[in-house]
Amino acid sequence: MYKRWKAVESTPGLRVPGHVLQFWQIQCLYIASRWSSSFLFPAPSSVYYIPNFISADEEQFLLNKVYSAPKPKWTQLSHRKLQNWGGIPLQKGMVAEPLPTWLKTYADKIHELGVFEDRCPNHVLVNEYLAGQGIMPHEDGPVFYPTVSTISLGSHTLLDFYYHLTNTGNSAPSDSKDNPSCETSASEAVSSFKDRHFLSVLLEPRSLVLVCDEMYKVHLHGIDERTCDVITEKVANLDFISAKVGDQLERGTRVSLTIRNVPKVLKTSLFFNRK
Ligand SMILES: O=C(O)CCC(=O)C(=O)O
Ligand SMILES: [Fe+2]
Repeated sequence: MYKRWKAVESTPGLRVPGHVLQFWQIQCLYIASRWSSSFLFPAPSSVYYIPNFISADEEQFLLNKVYSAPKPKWTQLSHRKLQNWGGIPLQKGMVAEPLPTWLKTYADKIHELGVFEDRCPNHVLVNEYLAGQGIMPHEDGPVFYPTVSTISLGSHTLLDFYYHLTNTGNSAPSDSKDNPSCETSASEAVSSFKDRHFLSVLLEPRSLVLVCDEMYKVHLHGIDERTCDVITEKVANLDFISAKVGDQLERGTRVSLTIRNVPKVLKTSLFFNRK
């Protein structure tokens, strides 16, 4: 623990002691009181990782639900496919639809952790990644409340964090308002993401990861298009996973449930049509 603390502490711009401490705290709390109210914790400021947040039976149940959704529910992108539940989040807001019970149950469980404060998660994005697929570095942006919670199903992945071009070193964080589309700009792509990758979190199947506050607002995150992940010292949750530095983990098909809150909820179109 101490060695890793020192190793990551030297990374510029990162409040690492806090991160390591939070990983440690969450693990202790998790073991001590999985679902009791004492599991609530105040204003988190970075990343929390909770292994085995759901059981293997729950994982299979959720996978069955995802794959029994009607075909039109899927949107096929070039490097992954996805389902939107709860509405389509847009810059101007979201016309909210109720979450189905199988997702609402988990949105409520995450809400109980206290990370969304008084808000209820009202949107779930389901992503399916085949081995070798990923999502390029991006920020989720101001459409969402700045906490993202993700349950991983079926396979592990490595979630990678990158500095923006403007906050390599200790400079001020970049402003997501300048980049409302949340896509990385052309100039960012020119600078190697490899150079700006500062941290990864191994997301094991059945785990929950919470990306909060600064880690949400200041940095980019993404999943590399790889079929095999190598565990390195940059993996911040090494102390809480079964893999160790040097291990090579073959990816399988991973389904992620990204559970968020869209603060701006629009009145339904029915309402607008009323004279
Ligand atoms: O699949 C994941 O874990 C990450 C997905 C993600 O970053 C997103 O949909 O914005
Ligand atoms: Fe994202």
